[in-house]
Amino acid sequence: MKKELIVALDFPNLLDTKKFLEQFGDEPIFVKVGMELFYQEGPAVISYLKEQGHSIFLDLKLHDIPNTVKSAMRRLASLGVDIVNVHAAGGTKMMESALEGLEAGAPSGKKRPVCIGVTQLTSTSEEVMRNEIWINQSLDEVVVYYAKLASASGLDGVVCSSLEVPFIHKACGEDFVTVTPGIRLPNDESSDQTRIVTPEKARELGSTAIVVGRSITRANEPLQIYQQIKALWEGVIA
Ligand SMILES: O=c1ccn([C@@H]2O[C@H](COP(=O)(O)O)[C@@H](O)[C@H]2O)c(=O)[nH]1
Repeated sequence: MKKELIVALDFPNLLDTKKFLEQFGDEPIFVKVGMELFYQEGPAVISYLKEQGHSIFLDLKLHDIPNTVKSAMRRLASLGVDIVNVHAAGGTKMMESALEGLEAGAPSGKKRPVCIGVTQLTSTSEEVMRNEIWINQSLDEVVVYYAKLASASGLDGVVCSSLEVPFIHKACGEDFVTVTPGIRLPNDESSDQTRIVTPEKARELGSTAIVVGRSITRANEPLQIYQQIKALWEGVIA
């Protein structure tokens, strides 16, 4: 997968999504559709975004028994999205079943979507992971462990923080996809994210793709901030 800047369309409905995208004119950007928008609009929002030429990461983070995940992935693959994901904590059998569903559901003659596993949410701190989720290892160790599990299950990559990317690429190879949310410009609020990184640091650390939501969607001038983040991410400006 090539380097991408993915914009999280965390909007309540299609109307707000359209208003936001209008600012980008004819430029088809790589977008992420999450639970809020998909649960409101369903597959119609995917059809609309595809018609407009956008590449799509459908971020539903599936986590269920293998049979249910396989059937759900079959449906999601038929939508023709580019990336889907599961929680790696669902285990090997669940991740393998996700891939089986994707292979079965991909439109004929088309490649299945890239499938990535969530390691630990970028909102999770080591303290919360140890004390609440009750995993008593370092965050880096846990993230690399889940990345290896995802790789052994045949997944194409993981969702993680850029902070963990060098360890993951060392363990799973440079081509293993690392999609990294938790991106902030220096003066941005971190909000609910705890493992945050600037776009230029994400580039230095080797992320395959960065995911940016509120820094762009809630900016006074979203297009201008998008272009600034893109230039920093691509190393065009320092
Ligand atoms: O570990 C994860 C997995 C997914 N996300 C999603 O990415 C965006 C980030 O939005 P910001 O506004 O830039 O914080 C959002 O849609 C999350 O659901 C994540 O942040 N961390």
